[in-house]
Amino acid sequence: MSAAATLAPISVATTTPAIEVRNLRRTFHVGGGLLGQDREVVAVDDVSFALPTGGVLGVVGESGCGKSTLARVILGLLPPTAGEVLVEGQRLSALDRRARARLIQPVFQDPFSSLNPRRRIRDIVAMPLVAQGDVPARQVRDRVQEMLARVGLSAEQGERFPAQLSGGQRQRVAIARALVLRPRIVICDEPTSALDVSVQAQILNLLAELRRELDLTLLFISHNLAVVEHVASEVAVMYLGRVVERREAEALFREPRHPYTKALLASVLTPEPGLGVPDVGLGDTLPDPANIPPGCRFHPRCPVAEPRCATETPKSVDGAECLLLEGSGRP
Ligand SMILES: Nc1ncnc2c1ncn2[C@@H]1O[C@H](COP(=O)(O)OP(=O)(O)OP(=O)(O)O)[C@@H](O)[C@H]1O
Repeated sequence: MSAAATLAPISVATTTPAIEVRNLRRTFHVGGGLLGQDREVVAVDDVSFALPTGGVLGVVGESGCGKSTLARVILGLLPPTAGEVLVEGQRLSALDRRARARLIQPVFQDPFSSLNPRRRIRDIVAMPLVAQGDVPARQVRDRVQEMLARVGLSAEQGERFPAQLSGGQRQRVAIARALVLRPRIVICDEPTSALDVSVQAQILNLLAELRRELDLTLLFISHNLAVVEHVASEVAVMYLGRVVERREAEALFREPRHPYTKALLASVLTPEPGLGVPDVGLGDTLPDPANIPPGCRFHPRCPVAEPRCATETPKSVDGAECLLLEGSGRP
């Protein structure tokens, strides 16, 4: 991943954050509990942050910690159970679908399943423009050609169908479609995870270039910390629905504060090839999100937990939620 471009944070021209989430919570009701009763899965639990314009927030954590749910709520694809999302200072819930699409767009993991196999590439890229309902056909054609060129695809490739392109080319199509409305914010949910390793760096470089050229703000979800280290200006570490550490990327990777972040970073040093998800070296899998431990939710797996961690709820100290940081400053 060393070939991937670095996204240096750019200066912030405005004080209104590109994305602000306030006390966001999203739960799901699922069956299958003891005696078949309803269980409440807490996927996102009281998450708040503000991402400045031009920033790149990397969101990391084990599978099931709530990354995709957070992305879907910020995109307006799922309503929050509580809390709110502001995009460039406007309440997401007050914007209609077309206005949202002009501000914020997704790039998902698997371009094959997100591209309609029966449509030509140029029509797929045109869709968001056409859905606006008021863009003249000539402008649609020109903008599609411009976007295809910008992501490195030819006009001839625009005439093809998704199955006639490689995985990397399909992800370029997904990026062109996300950018054709010139949104200010792009939410990338594991945008390189379905790609061959050799292609991943090309797509990361492309996203880095486009972010600089178009002054985009990115929320970048990945289980791959090496990817996040290259792209993010800030990192949020999620554990069982909560952001347990959020700090400037360089500082977090150099000196992680939360014991969970330390475990995640240590897992990068002992990768399991082909597994696709980090083994965080904590022995067992993520606890049940329908039965979140009391006190610090990480305490049952924490290598440095003390008895009080089972009962007291940690507050954030310098960007990390750990009771042991509240006293000494070091866990
Ligand atoms: N539609 C749903 N119905 C019920 N539970 C859900 C739903 N979507 C997500 N969940 C649950 O919410 C929790 C968070 O899931 P989410 O997909 O957001 O995590 P994630 O960190 O993105 O995981 P992954 O990296 O595997 O995609 C999980 O326990 C998941 O099973």
